[in-house]
Amino acid sequence: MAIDIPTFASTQISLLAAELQAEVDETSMLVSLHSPTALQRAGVALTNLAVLSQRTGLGGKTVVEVGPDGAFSCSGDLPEHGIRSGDIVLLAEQPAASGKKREVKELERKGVKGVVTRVGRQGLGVAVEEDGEGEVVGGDRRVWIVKLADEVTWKRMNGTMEKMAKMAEGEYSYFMRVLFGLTTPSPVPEDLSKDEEVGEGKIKWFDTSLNESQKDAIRFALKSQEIALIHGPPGTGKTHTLIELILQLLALNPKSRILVCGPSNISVDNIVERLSPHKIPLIRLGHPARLLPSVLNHSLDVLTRTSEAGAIVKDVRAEMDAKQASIRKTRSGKERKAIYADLKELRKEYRQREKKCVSDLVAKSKVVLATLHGSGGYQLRDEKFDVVIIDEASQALEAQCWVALLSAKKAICAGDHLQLPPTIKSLNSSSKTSSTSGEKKTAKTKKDTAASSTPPTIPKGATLETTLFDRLLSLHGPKIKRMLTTQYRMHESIMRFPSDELYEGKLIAAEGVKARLLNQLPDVRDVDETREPLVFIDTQGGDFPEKTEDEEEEEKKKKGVTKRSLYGDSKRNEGEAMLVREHVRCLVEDGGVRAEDVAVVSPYNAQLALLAPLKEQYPGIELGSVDGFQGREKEAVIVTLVRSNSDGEVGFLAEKRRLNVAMTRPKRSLTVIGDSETVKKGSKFLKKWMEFLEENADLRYPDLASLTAAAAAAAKA
Ligand SMILES: Nc1ncnc2c1ncn2[C@@H]1O[C@H](COP(=O)(O)OP(=O)(O)OP(=O)(O)O)[C@@H](O)[C@H]1O
Repeated sequence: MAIDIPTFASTQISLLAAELQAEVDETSMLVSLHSPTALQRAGVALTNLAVLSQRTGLGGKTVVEVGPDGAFSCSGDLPEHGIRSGDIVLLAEQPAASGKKREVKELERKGVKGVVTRVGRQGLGVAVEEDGEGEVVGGDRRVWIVKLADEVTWKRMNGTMEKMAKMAEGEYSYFMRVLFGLTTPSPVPEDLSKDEEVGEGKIKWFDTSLNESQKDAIRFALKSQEIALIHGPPGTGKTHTLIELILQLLALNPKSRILVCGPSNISVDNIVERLSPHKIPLIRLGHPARLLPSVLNHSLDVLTRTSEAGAIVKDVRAEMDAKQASIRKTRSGKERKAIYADLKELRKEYRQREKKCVSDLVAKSKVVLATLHGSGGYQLRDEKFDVVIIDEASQALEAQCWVALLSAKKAICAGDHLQLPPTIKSLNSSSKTSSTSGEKKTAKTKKDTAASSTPPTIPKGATLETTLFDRLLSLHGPKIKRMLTTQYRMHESIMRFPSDELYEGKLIAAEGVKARLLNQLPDVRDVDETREPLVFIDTQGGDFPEKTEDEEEEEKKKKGVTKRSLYGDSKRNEGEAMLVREHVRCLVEDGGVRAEDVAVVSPYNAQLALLAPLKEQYPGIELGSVDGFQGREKEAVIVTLVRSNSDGEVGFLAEKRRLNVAMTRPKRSLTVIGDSETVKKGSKFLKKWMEFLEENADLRYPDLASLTAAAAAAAKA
């Protein structure tokens, strides 16, 4: 159904506002209820830091480097934490770990906001906002950082939607009209193999190993006039295909200019890395400290330093760096103030010179790469592109896509709408059980958030979870899409169920992977656990019940132990955790599988918290939420489903796309641990999956008594 563009944009504005509010509320709740240490454990803070240095980054911003305070770390390494580059954080003097309630606003007054630009083992960098930079970074105070809601990204999306809401009809490009169903896409012939331009023999493939479905998708994307979707199920080589596509677009029309985007820095860097050996003029926008080292040579920042055009910027930068360095040397407030005033002037000058240099560099590049929201920066203002390519489009908010798409005449989006959409925190999200962060909240806070933050203008059923990919598919149907069908990751038995149930049975396991087992890896021994691609440990019978952390805290309280729980009503299952530990032991100790080749994945954070000690026991092993593991792969994956109750409550598991991600991460071995009785009651899909496992997996029925005895013996040993 066609959509009126202003209505679409204003709905998005309301949804985005609700989302931002939910994010702000979540941070406030966490910060006000928990100590800095507990927040660090929850992955939203990093404590006991010292300011190590500061320097000038791109845009003249000050980058503050922080690392562990010597008094708290012997190794000099940061502890386990959940801060990632790109996160918006508050850098502030660390409050005492008193029971006193803290308000985010109060913390904000005491600190300075910034973007994490680099995360290393021994420290990280934060590009701070100008206004308050003198406040925290001077002196030798102990500091901490706390994750905040991402208002920068939100502003870009909001700005784009406001622009679209105000556009007059005459301003809509043909491309926009197609994407909103105001007109139909120009037809593309079904079979392109004999086409004059892109048919067999006409295209000279750069990569001759491409499979037929990849070639077909490329021909289709080249021929489409306005929109093409490349549907890439797990491991089918989406990025591989996009690289060839970019090369072909340039071969077909050497004058074309292409913008390539993805929702995350890593998705973009992945493409830069694979594109750079082909020696085409390309540029990567984005803060260099956030980029992979291997792509730095293409980053705008490095080019502004090294290219000819960059020479004019250099001297101002040197002067700024010198000033920055002098701040730390002075203890006089007056002198510091004077230095900040000088810096402000220099920054202005720097920006002007940089702008000129940047626009020269961008103009020379055939391919420009940036994150979706990065494409909304000043560097690309007024730039137009013949084609905008979006990788991982099914994981991006639609408003985020439009930041890039407004400069396009044609779009090619790659993604898989049958894996998880972007994480949404506001209640308006369509599926009640879908977001990991939502999982952390109690029902009460969810309701509170909705009452205080959801503006009344959101039409029923509208949700940020509907991605551009989803919307275009339901608008124009499969004729705008091509699916990649050969997968290069999973053993055939692991692939079978997702292929049959989600991908119309069309997936084919590539010859090299279809029979790969753990026992064929170097140094791996042939034992039960390394011989089977698919294992199901069925905990049915009620011996392995789930619990919430709150319930366990309640029990402890009765015994006189009090502690506030961070995971609230997130579920965990001690019995399943025991089975996970035992399975990991068998894989690593008996089988000789490297711990770094093993991952334990669960939809429930409380379960992961319970299993965290495994990381010390088996360094290198990865524990992750299903949502966090999307896009990743491992030789062996253990999935612990957690739910086991007499009511058949499955919560989170009801989301097909989450299960799809969980079951498609392994290459050679998938072990599922769960209570088939409970899980079967959850949905038709879950019932089918359980039946499939019962029929096709190596089935095991654990015995709690002997398991407990074995665990006790292992602990003793
Ligand atoms: N035609 C091909 N021949 C051989 N190997 C291939 C081919 N296409 C892709 N691959 C391999 O498959 C793997 C997955 O490719 P790629 O990383 O491009 O996939 P993706 O679809 O982007 O990944 P994901 O499933 O994580 O989204 C890579 O190791 C790649 O080298």
